Amino acid sequence: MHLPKHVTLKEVGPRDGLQNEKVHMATADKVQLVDLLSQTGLNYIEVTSFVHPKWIPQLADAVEVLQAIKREKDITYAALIPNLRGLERALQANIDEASVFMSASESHNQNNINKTVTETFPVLEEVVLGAKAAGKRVRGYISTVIGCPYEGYIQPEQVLRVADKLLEMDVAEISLGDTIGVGVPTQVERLLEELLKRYPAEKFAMHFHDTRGTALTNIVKSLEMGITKFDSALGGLGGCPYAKGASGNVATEDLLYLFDEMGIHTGIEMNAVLEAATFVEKKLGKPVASKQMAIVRNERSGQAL
Ligand SMILES: CC(C)(COP(=O)([O-])OP(=O)([O-])OC[C@H]1O[C@@H](n2cnc3c(N)ncnc32)[C@H](O)[C@@H]1OP(=O)([O-])[O-])[C@@H](O)C(=O)NCCC(=O)NCCSC(=O)C[C@@](C)(O)CC(=O)[O-]
Repeated sequence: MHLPKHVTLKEVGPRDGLQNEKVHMATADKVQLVDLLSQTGLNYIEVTSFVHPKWIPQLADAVEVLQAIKREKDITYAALIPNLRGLERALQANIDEASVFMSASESHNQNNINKTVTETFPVLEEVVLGAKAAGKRVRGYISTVIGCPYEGYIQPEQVLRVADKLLEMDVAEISLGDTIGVGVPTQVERLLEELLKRYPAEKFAMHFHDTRGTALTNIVKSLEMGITKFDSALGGLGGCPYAKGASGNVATEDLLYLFDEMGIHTGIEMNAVLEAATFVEKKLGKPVASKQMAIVRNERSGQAL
């Protein structure tokens, strides 16, 4: 198997991880969480989102969080942005990078951002242009790249249609989201074969939810196909409130274990990530889903696995 020497993990826990949490986390705790993550060796943290607070109340304090975190110079602090109103708030909070987002499937797009796929393109284009004019890098997300909670399986051609438009807007990269975690390696292969016919692997990151326990196998398949950027959330937190059945992202610490053991460099310290995940567990008042944290809890309680 040909493997890269180095991969990049993009931490989405403070945004994707928290957006679906019922327990409200205090602003100061969110700030502390991002500060802990800044000490792990990660060089990319998606801190929050500037969507409508009515839709995602947990992240209503986006400006306050971004203004209070201690920024480290080699880390990109990013946020999710749906439209120009969101961009205005994000620029006020001095984000480093703007992430625009939409879905490959009509019904998830409509449920998530209240627009058809076609209506969404000009809205995102305005955000991309505005962010670039302000000197910000822009990332694009495509959700439901393998399955949609409303429409079932999604064909690679539907994803390609959206990827073409986002890349025409000149986003720096696209994160491909298996939003409801239905994908398996053969589907990942079909999707990537289609996209990589037209674009280089550097243009893509993979964003797997682990609903059915297939995220790590999908990541190994993506690695084999030349992808070197992966989104993950500490603790395995996460989910989209507008995608019924979507559970957490692949856990940063589980992914880290995989890469460490495979000898693939990430620059991230396992113990520091576990410290941040322990902090989240305390603040949410419940165990997180990751395998690595289950091991930590067992060790702390003196039980062998
Ligand atoms: C996109 C909208 C805003 C459209 O919502 P809308 O209601 O259609 O917005 P609108 O443009 O019609 O405006 C209505 C009102 O909202 C205000 N407004 C409008 N925009 C904003 C804003 N940004 N911030 C604050 N206020 C805003 C706007 O100013 C106006 O105020 P009024 O004039 O009535 O007083 C809404 O649908 C929304 O916020 N959706 C977000 C849903 C969401 O966050 N979903 C989860 C993230 S996506 C995800 O998790 C998937 C991903 C990325 O992780 C990858 C994967 O796993 O696949």
